[in-house]
Amino acid sequence: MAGGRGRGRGDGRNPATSSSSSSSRQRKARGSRDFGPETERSLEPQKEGPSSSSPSVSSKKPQMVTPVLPKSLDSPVQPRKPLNSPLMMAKQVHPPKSQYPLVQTVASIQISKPLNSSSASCGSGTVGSLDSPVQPWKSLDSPLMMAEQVQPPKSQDSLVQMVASMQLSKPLDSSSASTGSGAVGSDLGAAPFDICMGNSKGIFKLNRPLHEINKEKRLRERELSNSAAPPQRLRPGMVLLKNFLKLDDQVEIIKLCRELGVGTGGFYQPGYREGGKLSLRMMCLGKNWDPDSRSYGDIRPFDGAQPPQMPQELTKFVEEAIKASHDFLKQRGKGATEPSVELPQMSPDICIVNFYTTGGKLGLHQDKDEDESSLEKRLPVVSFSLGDTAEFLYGDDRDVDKASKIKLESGDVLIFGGQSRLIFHGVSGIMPKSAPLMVTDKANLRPGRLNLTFRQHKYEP
Ligand SMILES: O=C(O)CCC(=O)C(=O)O
Ligand SMILES: [Fe+2]
Repeated sequence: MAGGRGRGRGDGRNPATSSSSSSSRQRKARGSRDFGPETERSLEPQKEGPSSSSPSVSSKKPQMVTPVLPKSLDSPVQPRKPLNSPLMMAKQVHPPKSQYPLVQTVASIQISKPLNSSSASCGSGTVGSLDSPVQPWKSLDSPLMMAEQVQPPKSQDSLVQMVASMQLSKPLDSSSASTGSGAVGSDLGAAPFDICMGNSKGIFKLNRPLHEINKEKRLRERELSNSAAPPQRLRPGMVLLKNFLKLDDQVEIIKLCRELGVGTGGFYQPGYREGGKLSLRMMCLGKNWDPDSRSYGDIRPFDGAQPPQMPQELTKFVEEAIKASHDFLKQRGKGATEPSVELPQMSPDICIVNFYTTGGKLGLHQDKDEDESSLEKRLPVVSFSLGDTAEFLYGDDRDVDKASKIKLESGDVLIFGGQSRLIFHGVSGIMPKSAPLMVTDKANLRPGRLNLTFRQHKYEP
């Protein structure tokens, strides 16, 4: 794994603010798809919250306990759904002996609270699970920008308190009645997160008022007229293909991700053993990428699920995008670098699918956990944006102020390889209600943004 090769960033991390254990620190120093000092700082204890005085869980690992639960916690087990995998079912009840003592302990308590409210509005970025206040998104400067703070327990006693507060607190995710996630940390036992609202086939759609339909028509016209936007070479090895994915293709991709996302190995909200959580939902295809160890593997450590295979339909879109960027780079003429040198050809075998609700974001980081053979060849990352528009940052350092900003809209494909393969990049915010109506309407995508980043894990000549 790239992450283990000493490609440490050796920067930005302020040990004074860290609450991680030394082993965790070593892992992070090697970090690769490393979400930056924001993550680290975010693990500082918060003032608010039920166990704000508690030190890091990683400095004193809690043991497995079977606490006596308060009455309110004593409700029946709600297994993760769908329960099509006996393995998953078993893992729910007896989670694997993993590196997550906190997860194991929490899982052993069998959380069974309803995970979400019935509101249809999307408001991720909440810490919900531990009743700490919503962290408003401000900017990438915010120490809490990246991971949402969940206070680690001090001891077994405070762990019980923590679980109790999870039970009693506000819903984990206010975005939907059917939403939940099998997360590392606090929402084990939940139904998988559904990126689409209600019935994704649109069978139960309500009749909409005329003014809404007209607005949609206008927007649709604008969407179609926008589709002529030319590709851009943002820097060597970095190409933005504006509106590359046709609206129908976007709908197809969303539906495909939705299907995969509600099944085994589907969307979950990643977290760290220290308690921080990424403010997005994630699903991996082909291989699992584990945010905690920052490495790829065949199964997800927290529930033993195997990630879905990479669908051929998606591979096809990626190959078309690379071809389009080569065609575009060819126009630069004779003296220019050969397009396939500037942006090496790749055949994706892994993909990280992120769903950002409107409060979602992702700190500046580099993608460098892929196999050395792939990184050495600088095989590109190909990123699809669908749904709401993102403000995307990129630059040479993990420095928000120096980063360039672009908007990634639904249908855009961003490719960074060659000289740009290891750029720092991140998402500073999602623009609410910016998705093409046709896409949200046909796919029933919930408010937010779906992003797929394709990579080739291993280069085999
Ligand atoms: O959402 C995006 O545009 C970027 C995602 C990303 O950087 C990643 O998954 O590594
Ligand atoms: Fe990335």
